Amino acid sequence: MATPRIAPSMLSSDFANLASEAERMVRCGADWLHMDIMVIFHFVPNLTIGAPVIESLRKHTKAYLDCHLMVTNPLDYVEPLGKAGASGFTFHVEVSKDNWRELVQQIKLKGMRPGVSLKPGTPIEEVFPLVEAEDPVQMVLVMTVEPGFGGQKFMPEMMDKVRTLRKKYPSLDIEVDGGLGPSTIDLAASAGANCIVAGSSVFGAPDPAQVISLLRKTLENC
Ligand SMILES: O=C(CO)[C@H](O)[C@H](O)COP(=O)(O)O
Repeated sequence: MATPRIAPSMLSSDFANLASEAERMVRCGADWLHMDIMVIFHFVPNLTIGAPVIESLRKHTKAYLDCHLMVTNPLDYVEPLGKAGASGFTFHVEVSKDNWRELVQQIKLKGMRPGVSLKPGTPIEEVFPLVEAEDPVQMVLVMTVEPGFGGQKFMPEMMDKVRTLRKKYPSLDIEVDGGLGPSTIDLAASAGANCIVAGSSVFGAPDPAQVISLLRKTLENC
């Protein structure tokens, strides 16, 4: 079974206190910190953070920084993010059809773990070649909302993609992102997801540690 991992999405944190928010999440039991890198009008209608913020945060935490690149030119971010101290680098298949082999190679060369993500409208078959390549991605991130904003409604129909992946690749890291929390974790866990990104359900809870623990227990019991 792939290792269960809970990754609070720092998109829902208080950005003015990012270092202490990261520390708080680690104390609450987070395995990874999910960092959403968005460039407005280049893939998503929102703007968040880039390599300078990752570099600053890295000075305050040893946590695994699980970076999700919502940009149209991920290759341009590999070197800066590698230098900044990113741990995982997940790019979108929709913008990497021509250069995913080079991307994976460069990500590894810079000491990061490569992952590929897909939007809700993208067929799951599009990531198969990247998982089956000689130099493969090590995680697939199935978006369960349209990328761009936290606090959206989970799309249960995306669980077919997760089921297909889990059946084909028993030990693959399969991450889900968008609308995950206590009311949707059962669907994700039973479909076979092992990495859970959760933003508003964790940061909006009176006791984030309790939510993280519940999410983890559900994964472990599946
Ligand atoms: O990638 C994202 C949006 O593009 C966020 O990580 C995601 O939506 C998490 O937020 P929430 O758990 O509140 O849905």
